Amino acid sequence: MTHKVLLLPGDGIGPEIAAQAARLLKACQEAGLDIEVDEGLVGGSAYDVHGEPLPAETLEKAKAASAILLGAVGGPKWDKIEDLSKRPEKGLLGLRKNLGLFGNLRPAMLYPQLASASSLKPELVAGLDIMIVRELTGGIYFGQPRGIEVRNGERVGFNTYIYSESEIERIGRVAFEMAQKRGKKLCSVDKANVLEVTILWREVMERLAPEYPDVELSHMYVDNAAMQLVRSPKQFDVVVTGNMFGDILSDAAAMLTGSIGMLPSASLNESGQGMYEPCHGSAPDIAGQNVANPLAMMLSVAMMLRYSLGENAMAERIEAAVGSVLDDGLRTADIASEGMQTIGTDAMGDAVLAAFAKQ
Ligand SMILES: NC(=O)c1ccc[n+]([C@@H]2O[C@H](COP(=O)([O-])OP(=O)(O)OC[C@H]3O[C@@H](n4cnc5c(N)ncnc54)[C@H](O)[C@@H]3O)[C@@H](O)[C@H]2O)c1
Ligand SMILES: CC(C)[C@H](C(=O)O)[C@@H](O)C(=O)O
Ligand SMILES: [Mg+2]
Repeated sequence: MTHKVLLLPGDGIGPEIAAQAARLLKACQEAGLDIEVDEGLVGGSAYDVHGEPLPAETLEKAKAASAILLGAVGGPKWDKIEDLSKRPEKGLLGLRKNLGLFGNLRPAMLYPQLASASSLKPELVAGLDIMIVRELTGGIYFGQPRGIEVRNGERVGFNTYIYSESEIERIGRVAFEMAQKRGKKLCSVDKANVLEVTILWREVMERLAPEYPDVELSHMYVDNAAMQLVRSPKQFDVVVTGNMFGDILSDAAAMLTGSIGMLPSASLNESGQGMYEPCHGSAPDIAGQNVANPLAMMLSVAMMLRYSLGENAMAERIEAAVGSVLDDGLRTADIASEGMQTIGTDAMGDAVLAAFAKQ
């Protein structure tokens, strides 16, 4: 069966890293992968053309695809758009919500070659392999009511942090199952000392635990989790948390691996359809300079092969190609270190493709 893959480059460095992913997809096709690749507009680049960050045409294509690969959206050019619903980020959020992509997997894995690129001491991060499971279609990102309005003569801004038991249960199951396949430890991160919504979160996680007797469940408050992630990150195996805490903790975890430019992600719905994207954003500060690290994007292709297309062997081939490029001492600026060769986005793409061909 031919799988449909939709590539959405987006904004900023999005098109630069998506170009490397497109070349990698082509190499996969040449190696026998049965896919059809289409492209679409999302984010600010879609707004510029259609006046919408998620045009109907893009959403239709996304619904029909087996998997979506997204670069990144957003940038200062669009930050002044007053109508929040037209901002680039809404394009991304709209895709997640419309496709029901509630299960966000954000692995923070350190390539041993990058131990010295991490801002932590090498011994703290050597062998690091954490999987953050972030709820992606609920919580404070989507809760109603929300808005900015005048109350008692001044403006107030408000959002609603809400989760239903069923939303907590389904992300909990993803996390418990993930822990079963990995180190069998699950840490649920909440703020149950203050917020009712996360008291319920904790209760539901506890209720699920007996169904997964081989998994050791623990709980941690989010402030402590942030501290523990930089104090002793290897204590974690799988971490499950809500939308906003997951957003923040996954950026922190990313840096442990040397650079946010290394971290891929998968966002899955109940039927296994997925969207794959780097955890980082559109990096406007370096856009257009051919210096962005394309590896998170290229590793997102590997995650797509594994989680949506069932092509584990080819996924491993990509990951091994990335490893071999790092072995060769090639680095983009964000992961550069002494004695290594600093190269640009395109050259990193070239190197991964050459290594992929040799695997
Ligand atoms: N998934 C997404 O599309 C996504 C995610 C996060 C932020 N954003 C958007 O991106 C824009 C910029 O946000 P930000 O600056 O807070 O976060 P960012 O992740 O874009 O950038 C943070 C820092 O990391 C660097 N960086 C990010 N990716 C890199 C890469 N591949 N290689 C080298 N360096 C890299 C940037 O240069 C910057 O210094 C905003 O509009 C934001 O809303 C989009
Ligand atoms: C751009 C933004 C909407 C998005 C989020 O907050 O989820 C990003 O930060 C991410 O981590 O994917
Ligand atoms: Mg984020």
